[in-house]
Amino acid sequence: MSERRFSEAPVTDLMTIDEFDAAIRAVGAERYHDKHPFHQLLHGGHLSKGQVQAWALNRYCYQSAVPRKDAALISRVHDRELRREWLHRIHDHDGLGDEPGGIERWLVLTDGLGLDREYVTSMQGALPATRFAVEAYVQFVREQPLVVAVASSLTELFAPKIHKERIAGMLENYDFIDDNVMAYFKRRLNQAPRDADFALDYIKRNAKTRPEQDACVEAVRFKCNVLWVQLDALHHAYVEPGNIPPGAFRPGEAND
Ligand SMILES: O=C(O)c1cc(C(=O)O)c2c(n1)C(=O)C(=O)c1cc(C(=O)O)[nH]c1-2
Repeated sequence: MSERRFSEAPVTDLMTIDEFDAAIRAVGAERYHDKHPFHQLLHGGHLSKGQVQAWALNRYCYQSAVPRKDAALISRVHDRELRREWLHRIHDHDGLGDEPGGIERWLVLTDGLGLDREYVTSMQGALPATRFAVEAYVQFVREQPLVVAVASSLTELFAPKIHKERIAGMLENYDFIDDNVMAYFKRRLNQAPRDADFALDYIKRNAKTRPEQDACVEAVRFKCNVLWVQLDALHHAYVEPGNIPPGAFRPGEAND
């Protein structure tokens, strides 16, 4: 009789809540974008102002896609309580009443870096890979089962650590960065944990089969890839080998 190996265990075995939690966190430990060399350069003060500008204007594409993906998610939800809970994510980014919101705070950051707002919001100078990556995230949330779509936001579990590193590192290392331009990240320090805790609790309650649990873990991997590939593209264009695609932002030149 052949011995059965662990890898052949039936995939229908449900993970315990603790195992499921650990599997999600293991993805971050392995591949969250805090490990990307571009972030180490950014936070360590090793980039020129032009390279930081390139990062900020590309990252604007992500900022502007996030409320669209949250709206896509809400459009699929039949549960009123979940819609109510998810809605504040859109307000966090787009603002509500007197609260200007995260996208406005991002534009304060790009203003502080000396970038023209119209140029930033036009996204014309963004790298093609950035545009493809952020749209892949919106599409993923539109198409995947709801619990898997919720799981894809869970990279936010790992975000406060990188935000703290970024605030401290950029304030210390760049004379063109001050508290005012870092306001976006300071605000996220409270917002991200609340959102991530809610989403984690939701998937624990709603991923009821092993394939659903596995798909949730895979969604966090997918999302790490969405984040990672944006930094790969920045590194390739603006650090090494410095291959800036046609039409993309060129530091130091008039870019409109
Ligand atoms: O600076 C970062 O490293 C970082 C990462 C992430 C993330 O992990 O997706 C988000 C943010 N920031 C962020 O500011 C943000 O608003 C946000 C929303 C989401 C999401 O998936 O809904 N991720 C992130």
